[in-house]
Amino acid sequence: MLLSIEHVRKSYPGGRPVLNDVSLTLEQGQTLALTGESGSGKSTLLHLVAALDGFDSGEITLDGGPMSPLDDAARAALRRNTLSLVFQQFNLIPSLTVAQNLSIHARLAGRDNPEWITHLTERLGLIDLQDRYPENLSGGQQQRVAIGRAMAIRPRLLLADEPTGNLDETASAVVLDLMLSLVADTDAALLLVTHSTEIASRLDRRAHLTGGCIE
Ligand SMILES: Nc1ncnc2c1ncn2[C@@H]1O[C@H](COP(=O)(O)OP(=O)(O)OP(=O)(O)O)[C@@H](O)[C@H]1O
Repeated sequence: MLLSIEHVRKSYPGGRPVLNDVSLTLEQGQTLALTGESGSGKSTLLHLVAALDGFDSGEITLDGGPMSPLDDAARAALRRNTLSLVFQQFNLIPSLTVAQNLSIHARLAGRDNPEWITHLTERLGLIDLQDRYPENLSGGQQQRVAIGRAMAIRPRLLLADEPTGNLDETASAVVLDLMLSLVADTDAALLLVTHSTEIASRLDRRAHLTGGCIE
């Protein structure tokens, strides 16, 4: 089991719990779509799995290790080595070229692998765009760079929060196809937040968040 979420409860200061009692598991190589109404806590859950925020009770176990005892340094190490994130906003660094954006996280993590980066650049159709800056790319092209940056460390788990939310139908289809094929090729697991039942139907499994629990 790659990821195990057990009875997790999460509230923000001064508020009622957003997540009441969430349990979910994900195997290596599996893809899972997380759906739910706006405000149901999908992004919150993704942030917890990414070790970007703490939870009130329960446990999240990633790659055999429970998260709750981890300090900030150990959480940062998880994000460098084990998991990657793709967001609706592409979050590229404007002052870096496509090639530099693609390799920056892997380089900072000491996991730079030039052959793999070259392969990703080809697979994502970015060869002719390598020297461009993000402002000169379409949304779909920017998201392809963001996927490359996320996959550059060869994560065991890819977390994606509405990755096609800012794209038109054609660009969405390209981005989803690329993400699914790269995840399959590397035997990574994918946890993807989406409002789209069509996108959700393309993944191995679906989980629906409602009332702070998985239905
Ligand atoms: N940092 C925060 N502090 C306080 N409340 C927050 C914070 N982040 C989210 N919330 C609240 O938690 C609830 C769940 O938010 P979350 O963003 O996880 O939902 P979501 O299902 O991803 O929504 P959407 O589909 O609209 O993106 C909302 O009521 C939101 O206002």
